[in-house]
Amino acid sequence: MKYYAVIVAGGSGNRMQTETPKQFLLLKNLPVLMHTLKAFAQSEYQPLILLVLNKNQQPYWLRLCEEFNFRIPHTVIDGGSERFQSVKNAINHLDDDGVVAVHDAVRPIISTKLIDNCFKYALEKGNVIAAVQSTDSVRKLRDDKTSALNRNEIYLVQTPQAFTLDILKEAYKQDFSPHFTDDASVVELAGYEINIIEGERNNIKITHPIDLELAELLMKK
Ligand SMILES: Nc1ccn([C@@H]2O[C@H](COP(=O)(O)OP(=O)(O)OP(=O)(O)O)[C@@H](O)[C@H]2O)c(=O)n1
Ligand SMILES: C[C@](O)(CO)[C@H](O)COP(=O)(O)O
Repeated sequence: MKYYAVIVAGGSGNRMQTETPKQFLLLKNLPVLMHTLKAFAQSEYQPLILLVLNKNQQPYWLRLCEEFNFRIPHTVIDGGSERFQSVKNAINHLDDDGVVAVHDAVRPIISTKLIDNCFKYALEKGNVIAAVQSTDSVRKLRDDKTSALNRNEIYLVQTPQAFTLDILKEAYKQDFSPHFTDDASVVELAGYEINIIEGERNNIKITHPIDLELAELLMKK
């Protein structure tokens, strides 16, 4: 069986408001993206790594790899205008067989154990995503009115999201919809029920400036 990791780093990080895109910012003296790639390189499934990067950021990434003597093998794929298009560009490079884990580059505190569990379950069940239950109370806003939701029914979705390649490639043949916020939403619309495994509370997505500070605290070394 072939295993792949698609690390999506093709975004521009508008909410982070930094001049340097967030995937390249330093976290414990190493660019965020390098932490993420290191975690996948340590997986017992030894996935081939595809790194999706905006074309105009690729020369900068190459310079960073030299500067940090970063030698983990990976193939760089051009990013798209939406995350959907970035993932699609990557899986277009892959055959129909194998298992692929898609992961946000900006979730660098991912454990190798969670990565391995995602590969294992996706091989067994066809798909799996990491998610954690909400610990806060949850309300929904509609037509200016709020109402409480049952938080035991609410999961906060993370990555990795892993799929057998036949399923993911079939799902990504659909036209883009703004409702596609992750890979699971694409696969679900293609008619598949999505499986969840317990994610990790440390597996935060660096989205706003505070998240980088939190990540510094959460990183063990
Ligand atoms: N066209 C895009 C947009 C996003 N991503 C990636 O998808 C992940 C999650 O996206 P998000 O946190 O929204 O990143 P940005 O789009 O960069 O951030 P923002 O929405 O604040 O601009 C990130 O690793 C990001 O690089 C991508 O590969 N291609
Ligand atoms: C894929 C994701 O990280 C799962 O929580 C999330 O949906 C990405 O959303 P973003 O708006 O692209 O950050």
